[in-house]
Amino acid sequence: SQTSASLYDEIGGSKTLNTVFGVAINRIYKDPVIGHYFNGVPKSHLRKQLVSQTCELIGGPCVYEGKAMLETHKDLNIKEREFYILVEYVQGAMRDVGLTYQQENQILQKLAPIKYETIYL
Ligand code: HEM
Repeated sequence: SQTSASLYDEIGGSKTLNTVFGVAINRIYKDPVIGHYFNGVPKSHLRKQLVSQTCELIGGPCVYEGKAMLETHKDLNIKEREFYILVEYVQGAMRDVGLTYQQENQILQKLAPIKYETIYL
C-alpha cells in the first residue's frame, strides 16, 4: 500500500544490497562449478548491475539500465542446477548480512522468474 515502506527501504536500501551482492559475488567467483562463467567479468560491474536491478524489483528508486537478461545469458549455456548454485549464494549472503527469512523469500520470489531468461533449455 502507499503507506507502507518498500522492501527496499525496509532492508536498508542500496547499502544493504551492495553488501549482499558483494558477499555473494566473492563466493560465486570462487565456486568450482560456476566460477568459470565469470572469468573476465569485473566484480564491480556485475555488483552494480545486480544492485540496480534488484533495487528496481523491490520498490527502490532505481531504474535498471544494464543489458537485457536473455541477451546477456543466452550463449552461456547455463544449466538449471548451476542457476540454483548461484541462487544459494545470494540466499546465503542475505542470511549472513542479517535479512529475515521473510525478506529473503520476498527477494528470491522477485528474482525467480529471471531463471527462464538465464538458463539454457
Ligand atoms: C536470477 C538469476 C540471475 C540474475 C538476476 C542475473 C543478473 C545478471 C545481471 C544484472 C548481469 C549484468 C548485465 C550487464 O552487464 O548489464 C548479469 C551478467 C552475467 N551473468 Fe547473470 N544473472 C542471473 C543468473 C546467472 C547465472 C545462473 C549465471 C551463471 C552460472 C550467470 C552468469 C552471468 C555472467 C557470466 C554475466 C556476464 C556476462 C557478460 O558480461 O558477458 N547469471 N547477470
